[in-house]
Amino acid sequence: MKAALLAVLDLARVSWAVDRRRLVTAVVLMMAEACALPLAAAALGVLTDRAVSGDVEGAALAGGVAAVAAIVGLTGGHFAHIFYLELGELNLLRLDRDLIDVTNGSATLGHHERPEVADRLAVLKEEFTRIPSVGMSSLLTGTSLVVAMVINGVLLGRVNPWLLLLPLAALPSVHAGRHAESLMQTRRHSAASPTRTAQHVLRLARTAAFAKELRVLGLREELTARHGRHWQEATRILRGGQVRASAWRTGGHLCFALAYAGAMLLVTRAAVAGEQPVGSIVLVVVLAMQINAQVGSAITLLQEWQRMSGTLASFRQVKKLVLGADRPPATARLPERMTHGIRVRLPHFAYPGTDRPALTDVDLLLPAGSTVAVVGENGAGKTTLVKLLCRFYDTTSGTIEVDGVDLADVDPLHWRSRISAGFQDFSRFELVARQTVGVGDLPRVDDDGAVSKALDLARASDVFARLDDGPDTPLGHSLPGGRELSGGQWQKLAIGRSMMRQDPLLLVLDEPTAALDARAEHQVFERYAENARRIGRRTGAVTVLVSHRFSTVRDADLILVVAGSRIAESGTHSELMKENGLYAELYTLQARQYS
Ligand SMILES: Nc1ncnc2c1ncn2[C@@H]1O[C@H](COP(=O)(O)OP(=O)(O)OP(=O)(O)O)[C@@H](O)[C@H]1O
Repeated sequence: MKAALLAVLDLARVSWAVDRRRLVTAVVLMMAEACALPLAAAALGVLTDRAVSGDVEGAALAGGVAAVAAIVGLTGGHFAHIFYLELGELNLLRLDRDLIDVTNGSATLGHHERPEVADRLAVLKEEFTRIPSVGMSSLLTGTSLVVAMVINGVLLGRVNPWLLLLPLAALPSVHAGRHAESLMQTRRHSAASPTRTAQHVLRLARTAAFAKELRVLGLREELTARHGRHWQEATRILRGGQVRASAWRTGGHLCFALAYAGAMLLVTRAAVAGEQPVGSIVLVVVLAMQINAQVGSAITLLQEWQRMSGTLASFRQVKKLVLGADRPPATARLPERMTHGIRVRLPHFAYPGTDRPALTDVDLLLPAGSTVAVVGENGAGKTTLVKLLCRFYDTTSGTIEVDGVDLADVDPLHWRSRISAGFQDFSRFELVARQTVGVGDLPRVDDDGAVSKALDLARASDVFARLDDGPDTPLGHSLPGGRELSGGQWQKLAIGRSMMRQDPLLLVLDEPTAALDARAEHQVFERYAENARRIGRRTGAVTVLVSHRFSTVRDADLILVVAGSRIAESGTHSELMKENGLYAELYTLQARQYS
């Protein structure tokens, strides 16, 4: 609860900084609402007394006051809502930034594959959209509730001090409400896994890129059935929780209803006995109804705070899981120029959450300035080697050293700023064409000269040439007037992007050429290797090319053949051919196919 209170106060602080005029207006309107409703009740009591005593003028005046107070009471909150909703939207931006920081701010990628993190992140994404508006509304509603309850207390206490116990009768209700929310919170977490799966299926069915395959395979009905099954599973879990939560809430409300009936009995008897004016019955009827509504609001408020508190606690846990415990900062610096090379010693590597080794017994030196080709069959471990070189995962045993500097001691951001990479599962950045390539070197994102040079090196200049507005053409569906590209065109831009950086120590091209034919791939690799050699002479960079096509990479300085999670063979093309092992066998096989 403390976390929620702190979060709400933080929202108020940010709102004050962002737009204090809106915040003050919202507070004034909420306070007006808080005072107006009890005032309307008091005015109705006076109206009744004046009417009974035949004072028409007094009754009319009291009626007017009651009417105005009722209007202010019923509309003040509504207008306040408009103001704090806008402030909530501004706060949403900040929470989204926190979420992006957590999902993408970690040094490694392991958390993306851990179900407990993925489930929590799915719930957090939903919950974070509610927090800003709910947080702001609960802050203002909470304050106005306190004010309204104090006024109600004073008015009720004047009629009969026993009536001050009325709000106490709300405590079982409050307790039941909190218990109900805690039940729901547990259920929401249990439902996260089927919900995530159902959303994944829905995404598959809605994504244009998958439409062709889904149609050809006739998967529409299967997907609909699967989506329905997972959704029903999630709904079943949530519905069970809702039934139990409603039972608790109803029990709580019943307690208050009994106390309400008792209070009415008390004032009616006093009025009948002539100890109280008749107007006090009206006053208590209206105030008790308001108290009922206020207790309801207080319960909702507490539930929201509890929910918010749970969300923030979950966020902290995810943050800890993703960003890890505070480690001493990695401060080792990399050389501007590499002279020796990258030494990889990996006795064993398994992906987080699995026992099966993805790489074993790796002991390699990738010499500075060299071009290293990695070949091997599907699932052999080629990409794993590349990912470890990029430090996307912490090595569980062994080390990777750049000129003797252990990468574990280097800030991952520092290392990655010295990497240029194109991956097989590259991103389709839907930006203006120039920037889609330019983000490969952020400081030069809008540098037309640099972008066009990178495209030239990637043999991709033709992509821009075919766009109506050239480099200024927006790409993809998310931008207005965006132009969709073919798979191969997106690929070419991704390769261009990987050629933007000028002084990397590691260049990686991990099969981003799958949509190109063998000849085109060979040409791209040739240009890439040519450029890499130039960079290599300048910075001593190591270039790693991953391919299934042996002929493409035969000119590499070092060829690594990965098989069954091991480096089965290594050497130059002619050395490996002489060895007459796996490489020679596969090379000859492929050469026959392509000849
Ligand atoms: N994120 C992951 N989590 C768990 N296991 C993984 C993960 N990525 C890959 N693997 C496993 O590690 C092994 C090596 O995969 P890797 O992607 O390195 O193969 P590859 O040689 O690059 O294959 P391909 O040529 O098909 O791209 C495979 O058995 C694969 O199932």
